[in-house]
Amino acid sequence: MGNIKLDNHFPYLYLSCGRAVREKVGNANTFQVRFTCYEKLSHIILNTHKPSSSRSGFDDLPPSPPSLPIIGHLHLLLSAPTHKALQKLSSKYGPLFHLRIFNIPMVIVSSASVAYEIFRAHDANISSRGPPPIDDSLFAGSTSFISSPYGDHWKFMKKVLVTKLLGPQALERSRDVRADELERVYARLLDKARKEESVEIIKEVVNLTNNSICRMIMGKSCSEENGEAERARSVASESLALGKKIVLGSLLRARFKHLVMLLIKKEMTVVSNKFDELFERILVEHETKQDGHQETDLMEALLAAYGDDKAGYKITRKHIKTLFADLLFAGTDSSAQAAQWAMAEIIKNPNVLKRLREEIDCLVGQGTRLIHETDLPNLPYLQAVVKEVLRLHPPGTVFGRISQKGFRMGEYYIPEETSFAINVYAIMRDPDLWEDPDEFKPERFLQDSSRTAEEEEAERREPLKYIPFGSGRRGCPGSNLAYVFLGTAVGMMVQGFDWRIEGGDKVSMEETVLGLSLTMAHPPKFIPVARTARPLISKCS
Ligand code: HEM
Repeated sequence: MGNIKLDNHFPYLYLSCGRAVREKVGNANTFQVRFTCYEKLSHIILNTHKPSSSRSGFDDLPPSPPSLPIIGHLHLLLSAPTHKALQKLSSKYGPLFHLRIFNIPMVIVSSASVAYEIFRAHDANISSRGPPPIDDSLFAGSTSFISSPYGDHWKFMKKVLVTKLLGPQALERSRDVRADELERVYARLLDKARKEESVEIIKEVVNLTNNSICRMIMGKSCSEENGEAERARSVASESLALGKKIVLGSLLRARFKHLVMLLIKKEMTVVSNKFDELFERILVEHETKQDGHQETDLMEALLAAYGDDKAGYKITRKHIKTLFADLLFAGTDSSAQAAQWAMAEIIKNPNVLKRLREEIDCLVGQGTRLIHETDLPNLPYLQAVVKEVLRLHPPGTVFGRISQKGFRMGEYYIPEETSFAINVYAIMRDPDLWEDPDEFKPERFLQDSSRTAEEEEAERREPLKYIPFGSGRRGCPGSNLAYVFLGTAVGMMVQGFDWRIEGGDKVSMEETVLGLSLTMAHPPKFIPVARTARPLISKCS
C-alpha cells in the first residue's frame, strides 16, 4: 500500500494492475490516490492528455476500473457479451462509471434513475450517435438517418418517417399490407405442418417483417413475385453481419479505426452497392409512374422533397436510399429475434400458452378467422407477454449516444464528445426495480384494477425502468410497428398451431450476441401442428 498526492496537472490516472481509490482532500484541486499495487509501481500509467478548455478537468469523471496501457478497458469487454460484462462492472463501480477504450472515454449508464436524469435534463445534448464510421458508404455512412447528428437532416427525416410510415395514422393506412404478409407466413406454417417439417421461428417471422417493411416503404414494386423483397432480405442480413464490425471500428480512433475500416471497407462497398442498385431501380420505377397526384406514402413524400428546389430542407437521392437501408437494418431482424424468444418462452411455459390461447380464442374465436392487428388492444395478456419478452430479451442490449457539450451530473463532470452506453439489459433486470428479474412473468405488466390513485401516480413518476426502445427524441421511431409485428406474429402462432420441440423436450435459453442483436445461442426447431382442420381466414380491415 502506498500514497501519492497529485493535483490537476495530472488529470488522468490509470493504474494498470492495481486498485485505485481516489479521494478529494483539502482544496478542490487536490486528490489523494490510495493504490494497492499487485505488481510493480512501473505499471502505473499517467496519461497526461491536456483537457480541452470546455472541460472542468477529468478529476470528477465517474468512477472507473483499473485499465491497461494503450487499450484502456477494452479487455474488460471482450470476455463476455458486452451487456453482461458491463452489468458485472456496474455491480462493482455503480450505475454511472466510465471506461476508456483506447483513448476514447465512454460513460456507462446501468440504472433507471441515472438514465432518467440524463434523458430528463440532457436529452438534446446527447441526441447524436457520433460520427459515421465510413463517410461515403450508403450503408452506415454520412447520409444515414441513424448516424446523422441531431440537426436539420435528422429532424426533416424524422418528421417524414412519423407522418408517412411509422406514426399511428400512417400505420393504419398500411394495415392491409401487414395482414396480407401475416397470412402468407400462416400459410407457409400450415404447409410445414402438413409435411410435419420443423421450422426456425426467426426465419419465418423475418419474412413478415422484411416483406412488410419493403412494401410499406416501396409500395407495389417490392413484391415476392419480382424478387425485390428477397433481394432486400438478403442485403439486409449482410448488413446486419457487418454491424458488429462497424460498431467496433467506430469505437476506435485514428490509426486503429482506419485499420479496421480498411479491413471491412470491401465488404461495406459490396453491401452499399447492392442497396444502391436495388433502391435506384425502385426510385426510377416510381419516378416514371408519378402522375402528379398529392403524395401520400413515404416514397412519394421523399421524391417530392428531392424534386423541390424550394424545399426547406434539400435532400439528395442518396439520403432517400440510405433511409431505406436504415429501416431494413433497424426494423427487420430486431422484431424477428424477439418473436423467436417469445415462442421459446411460451412453449417452455405451458401455463402462459394456456392463458394466452384462452384469451385469443375467446376474443377472436376458434377455428374461423385469423388474428388481426385491430384485435391487439383487446388482448391484454398477449400485450403483457410481448412486453415481458422485450424486458427479458431486449434485441438491442446496449445503445449508444455521444455528448455534444460537457455537462455536470451530480458530483461528476461528463466532458464533451464522451460516448455513452446505456445498458438496457442491466436496467431491465435490476433487482431493485423488478421482482424476480430473471423470471418470465408476463403478469407483471397486467394493470392491477385494485391499484390506488397514489400507486398509479407513483408508477408514472418511476424512472425509466422499461426501455427496450431507448428514450428521448432519438428513441426508436419503430416501436409501434414492432409491437404490431410481435403481437400479430405471436398471436397467429399461438392461435393457429400446437408446437412440438424437435429432438427432445428442452429449449435452451442460452444467449449470444450476433451482429448487434441478442439472439438465442441454440435456436430451437419447432414442428407446427395445425389446430384446425380448415385454414383460418384473414379478416379484411
Ligand atoms: C423489437 C423491435 C425493436 C427494438 C427492440 C428496437 C430498439 C431500438 C433502440 C434501442 C434504438 C435506439 C434508441 C435510442 O437511441 O434511444 C432504436 C433506434 C431506431 N429504430 Fe428501432 N427497434 C425495434 C424495431 C424497429 C422497427 C420495426 C423500425 C422501423 C422499421 C425501427 C427503426 C429504428 C430507427 C430508424 C432507429 C434510429 C432512430 C434515430 O436515430 O433517431 N426499429 N431501435
